[in-house]
Amino acid sequence: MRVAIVGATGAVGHELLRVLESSTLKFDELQLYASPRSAGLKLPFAGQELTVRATPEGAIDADVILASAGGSISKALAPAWVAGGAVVIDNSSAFRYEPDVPLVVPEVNGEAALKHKGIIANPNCTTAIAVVAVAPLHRAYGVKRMIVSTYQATSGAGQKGIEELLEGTRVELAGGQPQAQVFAYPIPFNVIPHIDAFQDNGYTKEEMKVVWETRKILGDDSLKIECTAVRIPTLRTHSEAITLELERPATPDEARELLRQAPGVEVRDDPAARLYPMPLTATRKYDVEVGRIRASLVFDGGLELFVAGDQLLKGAALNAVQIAEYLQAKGALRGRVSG
Ligand SMILES: NC(=O)C1=CN([C@@H]2O[C@H](COP(=O)(O)OP(=O)(O)OC[C@H]3O[C@@H](n4cnc5c(N)ncnc54)[C@H](OP(=O)(O)O)[C@@H]3O)[C@@H](O)[C@H]2O)C=CC1
Ligand SMILES: N[C@@H](CC(=O)OP(=O)(O)O)C(=O)O
Repeated sequence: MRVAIVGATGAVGHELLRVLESSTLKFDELQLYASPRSAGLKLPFAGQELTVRATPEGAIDADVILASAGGSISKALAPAWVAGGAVVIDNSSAFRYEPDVPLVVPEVNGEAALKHKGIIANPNCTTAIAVVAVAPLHRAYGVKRMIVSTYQATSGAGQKGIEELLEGTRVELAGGQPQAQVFAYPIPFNVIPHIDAFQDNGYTKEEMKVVWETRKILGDDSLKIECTAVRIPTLRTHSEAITLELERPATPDEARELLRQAPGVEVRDDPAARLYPMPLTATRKYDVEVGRIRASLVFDGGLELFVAGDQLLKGAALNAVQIAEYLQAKGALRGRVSG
């Protein structure tokens, strides 16, 4: 059983290595790939050092490929990887909207992964974090409308996003003028309501991904959803304020109780004790923190909640590895562990 990471040197790739170290996925070999400029680099994994190779143009001799090198690489190379016999779990948005490509969050729709034809898409990070909290409420009470406002960390834009925040903050504190290359404006001490490209309807692509992908994962095209996606000057973990109109009314206590039983969720909700979700506490955590659960003042019987989830983990690396674990547990991976 051979696993490959394509994009091993990136923000998500780095987390894939860490998640695989403690994963239940059984494998004999881990291969690391990135761009030619990283070839020869050594990365630590489980007490060893693995050498990064330049990503080849064609097939990769692996059973599972965790692709994390961006949409254009996935689009160009994933068909060859599948033709070579690998199952591709793709972190990019390249295949998410193709009808025969499952879009999977294992706690929510793991069984969809079993229907793959070689490629399984990992959702957009903001969407993955939201659906972990919203899916149990949708099943129990039927979500009719969902309004999301996000507070997204700079690492959502990859390693370069992290560096732009750190370097810009140093420059600003030294009295200089921070530069913006990754983001539309300097990010230190700012918030920017612009993530990904603006669409004809005035929403950004990041905002529309939340609409398209939540519907696909929950299997409900009738869901009315809108989102405002905002970049904030934090390093990692995306937070979201979510308003839900429900078919059947729910009280905050009922929702809290339900979410306490939900996989992948940590209810962190005791305002009197100043307990609520935050990047400070949710970073490097596998569970998505959910709190500030209260009755909506706008939708009778509806709910208002706040979530914080490490988007490099549940929004990317962790979710991808969980999909592989799910497939292996179901006997749906070709590779066999030797010995
Ligand atoms: N950051 C996040 O929160 C999330 C990211 N994603 C998606 O995951 C993917 C990776 O994102 P992220 O880790 O943030 O990005 P980074 O920019 O941090 O990393 C990109 C990775 O891709 C590699 N790469 C770049 N060009 C090539 C090439 N020509 N051939 C092979 N490898 C190449 C880089 O290698 P090198 O170091 O050699 O340049 C690096 O390993 C993207 O599709 C992104 O949309 C999904 C969910 C969340
Ligand atoms: N949503 C990420 C960007 C990203 O990687 O998204 P996607 O995987 O949908 O391209 C952000 O915070 O910027």
